[in-house]
Amino acid sequence: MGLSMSPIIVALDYPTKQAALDMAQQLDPEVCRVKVGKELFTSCGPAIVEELQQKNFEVFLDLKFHDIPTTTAKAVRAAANLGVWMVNVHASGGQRMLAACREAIDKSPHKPLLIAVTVLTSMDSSDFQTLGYTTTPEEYALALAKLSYNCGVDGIVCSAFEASSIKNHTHKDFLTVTPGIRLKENSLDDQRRIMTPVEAVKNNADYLVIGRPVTQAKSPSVAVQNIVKELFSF
Ligand SMILES: O=C(O)c1cc(=O)[nH]c(=O)n1[C@@H]1O[C@H](COP(=O)(O)O)[C@@H](O)[C@H]1O
Repeated sequence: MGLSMSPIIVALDYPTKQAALDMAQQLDPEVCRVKVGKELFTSCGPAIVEELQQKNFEVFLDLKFHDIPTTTAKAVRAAANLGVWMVNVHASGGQRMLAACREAIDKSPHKPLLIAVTVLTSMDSSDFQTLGYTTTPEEYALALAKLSYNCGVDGIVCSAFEASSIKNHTHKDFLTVTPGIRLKENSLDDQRRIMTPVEAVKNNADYLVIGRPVTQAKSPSVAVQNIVKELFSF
C-alpha cells in the first residue's frame, strides 16, 4: 500500500525531539503521515519538522492558528515555507481570517493543504452549555465547515460523526480530517465525540488522526498495521 492510499496520521504528542523521533523510527512513512502539535513544536521548534521530513514523513503541522487575519495568514505562510503537507487554523477565526490564509498559501511557492478546525472532538453538548452556546456541536461544526468551504479552505477537522453530513452539505472532495479515533478496547481519555477507524472511514472520513491508540500501544507499528488491515478488509 502506498501513502496515497493511507488515511492514517499519527499524532506525535511528545515533549522532546528524542521521544518523537523514537516513535517515528517505529513508523513507516509509506504507511502513515505524522502530526506535529503544540507540545512538540513549542519544545523543539521547526527543526523537528525538518528532521521528520528528512526521514520522508509528510507532516501535518497542527498549531491551530487563531488570531486576527494578518497574523494568522503570516503564520500560515511561515508553515508553508517549512514545506509541511498540511496546516490548520481555527474556523471560528471567521470569514476574513480564512480568506487571508487561503490567499497566503496561494501566493506561497509551497502549498500545504489548508484545514480549518470546526469543533474540537473533546467537546460535547454539556461543554456547549457551559459556554452559553444554544446550538449543538454537530450543528456548529456544520456551520463552520460551510463557512470554511466558502472561503476556499481545502477541508476541515471535525469528529468522524459529522464527516458524512459535512461532505453532503459542501462537496465530496472537501477533506474531512478526523481525530477522536478510538479502538473498541481503548479508553476515551479526554475525547468525547469518538468513532473507531472503520466507523470513521465508513462515515466519509478522509484522514484519521490517531495519537494514544497507536503511540501507547505495546507495538505502535503493529497497531498501525492492524488498523490498515481492518480498513482494507471491510
Ligand atoms: O487538530 C487536531 O489534530 C485535533 C483536533 C480535535 O478536534 N481533536 C483532537 O484530538 N486533535 C488532535 O488529535 C490528536 C488526538 O490524539 P489522541 O486523543 O491521543 O488520539 C491530538 O494531538 C489532538 O491535539
